[in-house]
Formats: sequence, C-alpha cells, structure tokens
Amino acid sequence: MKKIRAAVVGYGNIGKFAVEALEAAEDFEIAGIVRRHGAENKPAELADYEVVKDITELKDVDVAILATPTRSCEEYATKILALGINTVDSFDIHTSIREYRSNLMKICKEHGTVAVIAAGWDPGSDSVVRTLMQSLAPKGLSYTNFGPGMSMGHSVCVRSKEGVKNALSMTIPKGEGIHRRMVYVELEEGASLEEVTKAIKADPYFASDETYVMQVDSVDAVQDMGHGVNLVRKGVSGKTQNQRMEFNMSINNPALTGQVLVNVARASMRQQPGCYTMVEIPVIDLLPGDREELISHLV
Ligand SMILES: NC(=O)C1=CN([C@@H]2O[C@H](COP(=O)(O)OP(=O)(O)OC[C@H]3O[C@@H](n4cnc5c(N)ncnc54)[C@H](OP(=O)(O)O)[C@@H]3O)[C@@H](O)[C@H]2O)C=CC1
Ligand SMILES: N[C@@H](CCCC(=O)C(=O)O)C(=O)O
Repeated sequence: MKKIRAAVVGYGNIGKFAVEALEAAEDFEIAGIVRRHGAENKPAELADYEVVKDITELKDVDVAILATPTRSCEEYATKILALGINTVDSFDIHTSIREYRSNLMKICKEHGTVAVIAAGWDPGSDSVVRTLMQSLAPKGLSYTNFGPGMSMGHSVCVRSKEGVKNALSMTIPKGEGIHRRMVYVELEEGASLEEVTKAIKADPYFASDETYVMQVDSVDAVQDMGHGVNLVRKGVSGKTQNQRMEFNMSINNPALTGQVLVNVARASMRQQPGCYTMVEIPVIDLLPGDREELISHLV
C-alpha cells in the first residue's frame, strides 16, 4: 500500500505531537518538517527527517499539517493549496470559521486540492459530537464546558503580545458554557503588566470572557498541558421531552490535537476538491484500514 506523505509545518507543541502521531500511523510517512529557521538548531528527535524553510524543498508531499498559530493558518494554507498539496489545520477562532472556509473553498476548487480546517478537538471532534447530539434531540440546549485546563490557542495569542516572553492561559469552567480565563505571563524586561493586560483583554480571544492576568517568574514552573471537556445536551427527540446526553474527556491537549490532525490528513485524501470542516466529513474516513472491515466491527 502506498503511504500518504505528510509534511508538518511549524514545530511547536502541536507540531511535535503531530510528528509523533504520524510516526505511530502505519499508513503515513513523514516527507519533512517546515520551520521558519529551517534546519538551524535541529532537535535531536528530528535527526532522521528533512527540516526545511519552505515546503517546496520537500519531495512529493500529499498533505501539509499546519501546526502554526491559528492566525497564521490562512497565509500558509493559501500558499500550500496553490502548490497542489492538501492542507489540514486546527484553526480555532470559532466566529471566523465560515469566512475562512469560504476563502479556502475558492482556492481548493481552483487547484483541485482539499483543505480540512478547524480540526482539533474544539473546534473539531467536539463539533462532531455536538452535531450528533443535536440530531438525537433536535430541540433543546447544548453546553460545552471546558477544563480546567490549558488552552493552546489562548496561550499562543498571549505569547504574541508585545512584552510577553511566555504565557499560559488556563480555562476555568463556570457552568453552562461560561468560562473564566486565568492568564499567567512571564514578561520581557521593562514590559508593563498593565499594558499587557489591556492588550490581552482587548483581543477577540478574551474580549467576551472574565479574564485575570498575573505575572509569574517562570511559566514553565506552573504549566501543565492537560485539558478536557464536558459536553451536555438536554432536549426533545420527536415529541418526547427530557432526553439527556453527555460526552466527557480528559486529555493531553497537544497530543489529542496532533492525533486529530493526522486523522483529517488521512480523510483529506478521500474527499473531492474543496474546503471542509470536520462535521462535513464521513467519520469512517478518519480511520485507517479497509472500509468493509471497519463497517463489520464498528457498526
Ligand atoms: N482546534 C483545537 O482543538 C486546537 C487548536 N489549537 C491551535 O494550534 C495552534 C498552535 O498551538 P501550539 O502548537 O501550542 O503553538 P506553538 O506556538 O507552540 O507552535 C506554533 C509553531 O508555529 C510556527 N510558526 C509559524 N509562524 C509563526 C508565527 N508567526 N509566530 C509564531 N510561530 C510561528 C513555529 O514553529 P517553527 O519555529 O518550527 O517555525 C511555532 O513553534 C494554536 O494557535 C491553537 O489555535 C491548539 C489546540 C487545540
Ligand atoms: N482550541 C482550544 C481547545 C479547546 C479548548 C478551548 O477552546 C478553551 O480552553 O478555551 C485550544 O487551543 O486549546
């Protein structure tokens, strides 16, 4: 069987775990890793792989896993899709997903490629669970309660602010889908906590949540990448009231995100050209193996 050749773009938290998930997947081979500084300071665990500055330096890439900050995804996807390479990402600004999908749709159709966007765990696998729950009780209310745990997206956002050396954003559930943000920042010398706090609170990632920003000497000393979710729905199936359903998970955030990205990279090879979110992809396409066999033991 021909293996799918995947490149990982960006080698931060998600990039590292995406490489591990590719190494564990028998139907993939790693075409290389794309980093802003190329092979400079190449980590020991990448010794066997090509590490390059630009994806065009790699051979025969089928799909690129974009493990970059969410706000850089569109720029990378636009360029890579135009080269005839599929892309997958975990873009997580929920309010911008429709516009992002529509922008990439045009590029995919033009170049005959597939993009799977917003494919981590939220948005991503949670979106699939929310969709399924809504179909089971079409009338009702769903709540997504995160954590407590580290939000990678919010932490990346804070790290991008001027004066911030490192950051951890913890998501604290307050019930019924409402969250508090506890942000721990390590500041550059001379940076003002007040200015940094203002910039964080004004960012769309934080603007609608109760947010506290605290200075710490070392983010590393307080950081733990565990996270989780409790998804609940209570509603009506047909004309019958009080149907209750629930989905829980407690996870290592980047490990789960890396796994989902590999799953959708596989699924991207089975779709017609276009841009998809996870709810638009048959779930069986996330799995390796023979479809008939999967049906016989999963259905
Ligand atoms: N949908 C979901 O469920 C989830 C989504 N995410 C998303 O994943 C994104 C990445 O998270 P994480 O891996 O923790 O981030 P990191 O900051 O650890 O890694 C991002 C990497 O991208 C590369 N990069 C490319 N362009 C830039 C840039 N302009 N600024 C900084 N780095 C850049 C760098 O790699 P290099 O130096 O090698 O070039 C960097 O290390 C988050 O923004 C988040 O939104 C995360 C978890 C879950
Ligand atoms: N997109 C999240 C994953 C879902 C959890 C979340 O959105 C949050 O903690 O706010 C992340 O970047 O870690």
